Amino acid sequence: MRVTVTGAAGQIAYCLLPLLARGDVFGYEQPIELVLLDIEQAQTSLQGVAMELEDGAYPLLTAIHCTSDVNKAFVEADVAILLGAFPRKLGMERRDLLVKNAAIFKEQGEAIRKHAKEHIRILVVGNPANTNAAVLAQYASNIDKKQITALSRLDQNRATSFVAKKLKISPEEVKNVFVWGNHSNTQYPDLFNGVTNRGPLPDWLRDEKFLRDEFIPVIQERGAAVIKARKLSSAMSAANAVKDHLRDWFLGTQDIVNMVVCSDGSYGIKKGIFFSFPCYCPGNGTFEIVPHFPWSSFGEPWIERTKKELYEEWEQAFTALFPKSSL
Ligand SMILES: NC(=O)C1=CN([C@@H]2O[C@H](COP(=O)(O)OP(=O)(O)OC[C@H]3O[C@@H](n4cnc5c(N)ncnc54)[C@H](O)[C@@H]3O)[C@@H](O)[C@H]2O)C=CC1
Ligand SMILES: O=C(O)CCC(=O)C(=O)O
Repeated sequence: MRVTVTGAAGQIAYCLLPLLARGDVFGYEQPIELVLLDIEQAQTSLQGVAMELEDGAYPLLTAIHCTSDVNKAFVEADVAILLGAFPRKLGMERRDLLVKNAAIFKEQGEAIRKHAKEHIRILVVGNPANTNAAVLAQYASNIDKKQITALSRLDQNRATSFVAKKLKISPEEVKNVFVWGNHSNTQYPDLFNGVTNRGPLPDWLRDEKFLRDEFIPVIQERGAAVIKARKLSSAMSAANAVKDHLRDWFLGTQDIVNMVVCSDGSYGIKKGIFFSFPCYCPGNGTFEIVPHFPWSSFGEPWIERTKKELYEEWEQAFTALFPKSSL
């Protein structure tokens, strides 16, 4: 299996690459070859990462290739994990970030269309993840949209862990806590469908004041809280969530898991918008959006807000990619 990782000299990659090499993601019987893409200025650092991977003497890791050439990176790729993105710099507006990254994901989408295997499976992590995935899908136009996903599993893991800690139980016992919409601070973390293997969540966890004042803002702002504390964004937990997302997508799970996927119109979300939905993964790189989880009247305005943000992001990216003068 040939796995391309972009942004491979970055901090999420540093936590993720050993998990891939050990077999934690694609299984302990699956040999993999890694193709590591980063920009030219990061090549020395990337060589160091490759040396450390070699020094791990991982039996499943058959080859490591480093490159800064996007057209070489995706040749014959079976899986692409897209971590590389332009970071938000001081003074940059959200829109500037969106436009900068739209250009990167356009280029990578085109390279995937030209060079990757047709059955490739793609996970977008670089922010703004939902809209980057939508841009990529436009340009990787020969790839079925159901082969392109983005990461919201970190948000689901954060919300699940929050509930487990409150109830003093293991996160494994908490199911169906979902995070809907955009991977941004408009996401809607939802406890109305949550259960434990002892039964429904207690009423106090669905109290509207508690949800509004504590649970929802803590989950929405968790990434910012980690940045404030570490002076760096989440990397260990992000790599762990990438592992969970890919393992479940490839090897299957009985749990209902959050994935950002292309809307087919489910839940009234416009077709083509990449939205975090609850998904069922039977295995082999397939998923189905699970259609029947209610939002409750409490959830509706939150969903409207995240949906509106995603529609606006798509408008902005689309306008930048296809300015009126070029149409
Ligand atoms: N969806 C999610 O849940 C999460 C998303 N993220 C996002 O993931 C991304 C990566 O995070 P980190 O590893 O912490 O960042 P980082 O800044 O440590 O690494 C990013 C790497 O990408 C590289 N890069 C930049 N442009 C590139 C291009 N065009 N092609 C290839 N590589 C390129 C950089 O040189 C750098 O080595 C960021 O956009 C971050 O905001 C982070 C945490 C969670
Ligand atoms: O919050 C950010 O801007 C970067 C990291 C991230 O997406 C997260 O921790 O959820």
